[in-house]
Amino acid sequence: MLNETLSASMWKRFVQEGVLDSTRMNKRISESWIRCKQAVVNPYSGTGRSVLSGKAFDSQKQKSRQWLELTLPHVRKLTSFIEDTGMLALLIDPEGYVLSMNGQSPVLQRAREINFVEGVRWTEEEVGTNAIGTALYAGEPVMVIGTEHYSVASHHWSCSASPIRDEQGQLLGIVDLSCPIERTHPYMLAIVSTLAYTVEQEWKRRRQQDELELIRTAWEQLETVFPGVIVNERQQIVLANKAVREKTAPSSGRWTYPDFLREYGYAERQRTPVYSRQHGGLLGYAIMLSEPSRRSLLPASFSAQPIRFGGETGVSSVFRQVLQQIERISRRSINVFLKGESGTGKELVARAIHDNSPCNNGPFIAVNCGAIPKELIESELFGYAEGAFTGARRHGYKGKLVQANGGTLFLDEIGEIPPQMQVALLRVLQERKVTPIGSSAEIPVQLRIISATHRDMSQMVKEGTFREDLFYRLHVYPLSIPPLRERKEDIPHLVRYYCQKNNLDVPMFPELIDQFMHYDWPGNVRELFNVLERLSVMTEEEIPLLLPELFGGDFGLLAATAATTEWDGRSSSREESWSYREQLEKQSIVQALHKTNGSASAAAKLLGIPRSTFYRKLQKYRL
Ligand SMILES: Nc1ncnc2c1ncn2[C@@H]1O[C@H](COP(=O)(O)OP(=O)(O)OP(=O)(O)O)[C@@H](O)[C@H]1O
Repeated sequence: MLNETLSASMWKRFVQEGVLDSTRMNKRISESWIRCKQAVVNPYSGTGRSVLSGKAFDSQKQKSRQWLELTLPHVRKLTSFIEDTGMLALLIDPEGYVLSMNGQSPVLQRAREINFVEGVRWTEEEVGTNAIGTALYAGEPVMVIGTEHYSVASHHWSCSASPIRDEQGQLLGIVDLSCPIERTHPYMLAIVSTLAYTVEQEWKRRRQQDELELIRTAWEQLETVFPGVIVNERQQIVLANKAVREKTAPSSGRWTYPDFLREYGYAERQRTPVYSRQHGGLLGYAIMLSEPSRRSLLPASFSAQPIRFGGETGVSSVFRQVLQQIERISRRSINVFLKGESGTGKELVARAIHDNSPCNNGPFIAVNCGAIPKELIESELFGYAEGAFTGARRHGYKGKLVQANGGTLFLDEIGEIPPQMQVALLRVLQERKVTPIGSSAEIPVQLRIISATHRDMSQMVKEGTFREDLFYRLHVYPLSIPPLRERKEDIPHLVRYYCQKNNLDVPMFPELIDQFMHYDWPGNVRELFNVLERLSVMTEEEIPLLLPELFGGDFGLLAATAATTEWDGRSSSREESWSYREQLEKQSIVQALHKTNGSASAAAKLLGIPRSTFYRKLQKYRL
């Protein structure tokens, strides 16, 4: 928080002269001011303009009924705190409408003076930078004090707001505490964040309970001789009965009901709504289906048009199931999350999803997040404008997100993305717009993101090293690629494929084949191909002698861990205290050093700055 006089003079300079000293400001606030200026919000006004009342307000409230019911009791628990501290507690929907406002009359009266009332729309576009609108935009908790507000109407107020999300990361609404500036409370932000977290946990619990109740109740209504499914109120299939399961391939993700009907050719025969005995709300439906036509039961991947797969498909049923899923996923523009050990072919699968999708004319861009120094990931993904920082390329750089526009972006080793980048990526997924570094232009993008990892992401989410909301956005359709040891029947096919493709002459004799089939292949297909390469340069006499060396030992381990190379492990925790521009400068220096194999004078030359300046900067950034 800046001292108030300083912040007021910065506001004046920005509003009157357009000059912004963003290094001394919270990044969220300075970014919001720029947005407000671009959207021509009036800084000298900022009182509420759009207010819903009567029926319009009731129907707006109705849309948020479920989470309001859950949240209001928690707000009520804050009553004595609100009264003691002179605060207002507000709940706001995802469109920015204030649905509920609680507090004591004198404070409510002061709020009325700026038309801050129930029913008002309190977004950045309407009233300029403010905790509610800015939290809505940024998707994270925000505190705005006094003259950090963009418009004068709120200069005598302080507010803190936090988003509340459902289990899939979708925004349910915002909770906010606001007060006249002299009542600013040090824990305002912590209180709204905790309240949001509590509601999110309860929301999740409630959903799980509802789903259990739905299954229990609907199950009794499904006639087992007929095919039937249980569908929740979000149109997802929660359970299918035996008659359906026998005829459909298992899917690791959840089908939406319309997609399922299309895929297997079932038709709806009868639907019964299921209501909760606990709270009376609609839980979902028990649906009886008519038998599908014979043709539509053929697994899609083995129909007349085989799917395009740029490798060897083999014969195992586990990999055939992967191919079937690729076929299905390809047609829908959803984000896919690939899980699988190193070397199992995740990139090949990502490519196949792209090649079979309607956007296969668009680009396929692959990025290995684990192989890029952490300092460079941002510019690599988001790109930068011309002259964004020292050493920036002449005409700027089009980041991978924009390069992949109209196609697919494959983010391998997604677990390696540093926390600030996780926030930035989440924003791209939410808003489908990319803002290159040093630019204020937002580039709209339309792309499918396929991410992959061999790490346990659920564990990373639990430990807090990977954002849960981002995880759910990426994890729309999880697809597991089996390790080679679980599909050994594919080994002879992979061997033939690789030797033919690369014209290798590997003498195959019984002991060798036996070894191939009994070995565990920790490095999977990559290790298999490496072994074939080594075999191809050995003579028939050498092979039996060198067998123990070929399998296992360092070789397998190396193959299994080949993916990650980190140039500089000293990524700094001081980063937080540097300005944005400084961080960019540091990135370009690291990049130049990387390119010149650590030679400082060559790197200085590359950046076009004197060596002495370069050394100063090295010291400054402790490189
Ligand atoms: N079914 C297959 N047919 C042909 N080649 C394959 C197949 N599966 C994997 N490969 C080959 O094995 C090697 C490793 O595959 P890929 O790079 O896709 O694995 P990965 O799972 O992405 O590994 P990592 O996690 O280490 O990046 C590549 O050379 C790839 O072409």
